[in-house]
Amino acid sequence: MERALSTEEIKKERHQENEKALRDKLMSSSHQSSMAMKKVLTLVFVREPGRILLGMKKRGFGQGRWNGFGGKVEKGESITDGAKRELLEECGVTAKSLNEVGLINFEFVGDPVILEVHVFDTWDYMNSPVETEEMRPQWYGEKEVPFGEMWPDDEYWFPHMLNGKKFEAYYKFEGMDKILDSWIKEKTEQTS
Ligand SMILES: Nc1ncnc2c1[nH]c(=O)n2[C@H]1C[C@H](O)[C@@H](COP(=O)(O)OP(=O)(O)OP(=O)(O)O)O1
Repeated sequence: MERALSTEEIKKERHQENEKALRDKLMSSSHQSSMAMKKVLTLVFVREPGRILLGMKKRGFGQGRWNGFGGKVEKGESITDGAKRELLEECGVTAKSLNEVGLINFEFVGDPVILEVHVFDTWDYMNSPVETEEMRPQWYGEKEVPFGEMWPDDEYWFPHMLNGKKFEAYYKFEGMDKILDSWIKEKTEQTS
């Protein structure tokens, strides 16, 4: 008979899955590196007064971490259209409008490709969030954001976003958990 996994074993499995996803990403991005040194991605947060929608990533890059909704921008697609598409695909929500919140560049040791992540929020949306094969959505109070189960950079730039301040930031990672270098600067404009 199969034995239930302990919390430690589940964490270890998730860590191994994440390391594998990173290895796959490094392999595929270095393959493309002669053509493009930047990969453009989106990240969208649905907001309501006092709370924010996060999604538990169920597979692939960032598996086992709470995050916003987003992914790669496709060829011929604008960044905002890509952001709206990923939000709809990953949790069934349609953003009527998006606010630009931040721009983050991520570098990973051993990978020549920089991930350029465009961060948005929306207060103006249709449909209730639903679970999909990629994400399990859940509302969190702005003071209960689970930073211990998120990308380690999030705790540094979330406060800017939650306070309605635009920002630009840079994080250099070794593996999935260690930040070697970083900077963040707030821009003067408000997000909405
Ligand atoms: N460090 C960090 N903090 C916060 N958010 C992120 C990171 N690194 C990241 O990549 N992200 C965000 C940016 C994107 O929203 C996702 C990653 O997108 P990904 O799942 O690789 O893209 P998809 O196009 O959905 O992938 P597939 O569906 O093709 O597997 O995480």
